[in-house]
Amino acid sequence: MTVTVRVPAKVNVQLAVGGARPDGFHDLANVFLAVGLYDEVTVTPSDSLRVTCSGPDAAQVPLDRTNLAARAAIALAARHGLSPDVHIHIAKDIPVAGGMAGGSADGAGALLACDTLWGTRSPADELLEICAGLGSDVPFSLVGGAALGTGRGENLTPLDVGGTFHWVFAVADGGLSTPAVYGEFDRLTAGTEVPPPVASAVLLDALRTGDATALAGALANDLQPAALSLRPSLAATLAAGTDAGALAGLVSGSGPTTAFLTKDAEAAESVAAALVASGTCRTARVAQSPAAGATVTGAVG
Ligand SMILES: C[C@@](CO)(OP(=O)(O)O)[C@H](O)COP(=O)(O)OP(=O)(O)OC[C@H]1O[C@@H](n2ccc(N)nc2=O)[C@H](O)[C@@H]1O
Ligand SMILES: Nc1ncnc2c1ncn2[C@@H]1O[C@H](COP(=O)(O)OP(=O)(O)O)[C@@H](O)[C@H]1O
Repeated sequence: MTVTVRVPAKVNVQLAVGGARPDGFHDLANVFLAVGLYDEVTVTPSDSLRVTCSGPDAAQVPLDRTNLAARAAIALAARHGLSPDVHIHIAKDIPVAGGMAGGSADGAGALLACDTLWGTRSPADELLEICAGLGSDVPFSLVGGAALGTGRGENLTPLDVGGTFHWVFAVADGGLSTPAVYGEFDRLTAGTEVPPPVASAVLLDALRTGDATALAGALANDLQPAALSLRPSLAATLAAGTDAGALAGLVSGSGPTTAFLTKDAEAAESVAAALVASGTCRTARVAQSPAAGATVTGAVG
């Protein structure tokens, strides 16, 4: 049997970051929104655990056991006393190391795909627990939609979204390391009192009512100064997107992808064209939100 799962990317419409915890992580109020850019993870029985990857950024994806998809298969197999021998193929469309949780998507996708392939039928809370062990963003990749992530981002509360939001993602050349961006946040905030992270009521209301203009006014990312400090050229990308008519722009998570909210699909196409023409990004992608979480799209054989 071969099982294919489709998994979305995410944007953080609010990323409130608290001070560093003793374990090195940061407490967050992380408002995740899944967006319609997808990786597809296909699993097939094999005589060993192996990972292959296709797509424009495939060369940047590790194919060894550090790959989050391989780690997901190993974690599920260990819990059920099974062999993790499976061929995992990742058809990668989510920009790599871009702050859009592509690796997390592959981890969640492989977990659901193996659970289906092996007939382990894990309850949702068990899958979420395995996801949290793989990474802070992985539980959200499984559930999709919109959610508030607290703790290090792994404790999820689903959120209502009352409409469709239209985004443009400006993909930068090269990635940014998530630990490096959190480290730069610590450096920039050293000696200051970092307030506890709190979700914005105005932002949650804008999501609930599907009001793009209100959401644009409330977008906030506490990691943005750190990402800009490590990659100053992102300021020009942000300016190009807003000059082109986006309602607002921000760095997506730890970056370096920048996300622009637009009023409708037509505006998204014209902002994307202007961003590419500005020469301030490698490419621009248009996508809508919310998007469904990890979904089995094929099970054959
Ligand atoms: C910043 C965010 C926003 O959603 O994602 P990206 O934009 O990178 O995709 C997340 O917090 C990234 O989550 P994820 O990429 O799963 O991180 P993890 O593997 O759990 O942790 C990687 C490293 O990031 C830092 N980290 C992560 C989460 C957190 N709440 N505090 C942290 O300080 C730690 O240095 C940790 O060692
Ligand atoms: N499926 C994957 N499993 C493990 N690591 C991955 C995977 N895809 C990408 N990576 C690696 O993990 C790092 C973070 O990538 P990614 O998850 O795409 O970005 P981000 O954490 O910024 O959202 C990169 O160094 C990338 O090479």
